[in-house]
Amino acid sequence: MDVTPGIDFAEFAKALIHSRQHVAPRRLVEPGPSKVQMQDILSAAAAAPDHGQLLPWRFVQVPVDKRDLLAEVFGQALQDRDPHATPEQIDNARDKAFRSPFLMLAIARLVGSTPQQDARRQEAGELAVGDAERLVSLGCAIQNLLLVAHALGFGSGLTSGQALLSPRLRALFQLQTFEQAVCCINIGTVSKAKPARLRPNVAEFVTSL
Ligand SMILES: Cc1cc2nc3c(=O)[nH]c(=O)nc-3n(C[C@H](O)[C@H](O)[C@H](O)COP(=O)(O)O)c2cc1C
Repeated sequence: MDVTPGIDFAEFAKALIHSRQHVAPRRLVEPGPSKVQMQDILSAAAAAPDHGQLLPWRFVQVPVDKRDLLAEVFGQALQDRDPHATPEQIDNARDKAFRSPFLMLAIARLVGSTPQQDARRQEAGELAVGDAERLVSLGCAIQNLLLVAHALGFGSGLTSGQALLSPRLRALFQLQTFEQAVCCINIGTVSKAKPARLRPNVAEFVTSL
């Protein structure tokens, strides 16, 4: 790694990581990142750990002029799940497609493996990069994006929900059999900041053998 004199990387990294927080998409407003900034943000995903360099994920941007397609899927998916959904609930579901200046879907490219199958393939000498590893790689790619967006002064939020499982959404994004829509990534200018979340203590998630 190049180390630039005069920059304390550890302090910078800690400040960046600990100050990022989820921002609800309704609080993400214009301006969103410029094309150049967006390129910086997206490039960060490529720096994610990727065992075997399989690129087990991809992202599909939903530009503003295509949001109505996503809104239609969100609204229809709700009605599929709940035929009694009220017009207000349907409007609310549709509205989620329009909430942040930049929106894209994160898609994991999985193999449909269980830990047992991964173990068998590893025993057989195959490179077994199972679904757990693939999802970790996607998570790292997403976090990289979020941190660069944050460093550029933007807020971000991840959103999921049952609509991501809908066949309608799968069709819109042309998901292949072993692809899974994991979450939407929303980026924009923060209209209203919120207090920092209490983070867990290290002792809550680290033990020792
Ligand atoms: C895969 C994924 C999906 C998420 N989906 C939602 C969501 O649908 N709605 C929501 O409010 N937050 C969602 N979040 C954001 C979390 O709620 C948020 O990260 C958590 O509250 C911790 O806050 P922080 O990111 O500020 O640390 C999601 C996070 C992840 C990792």
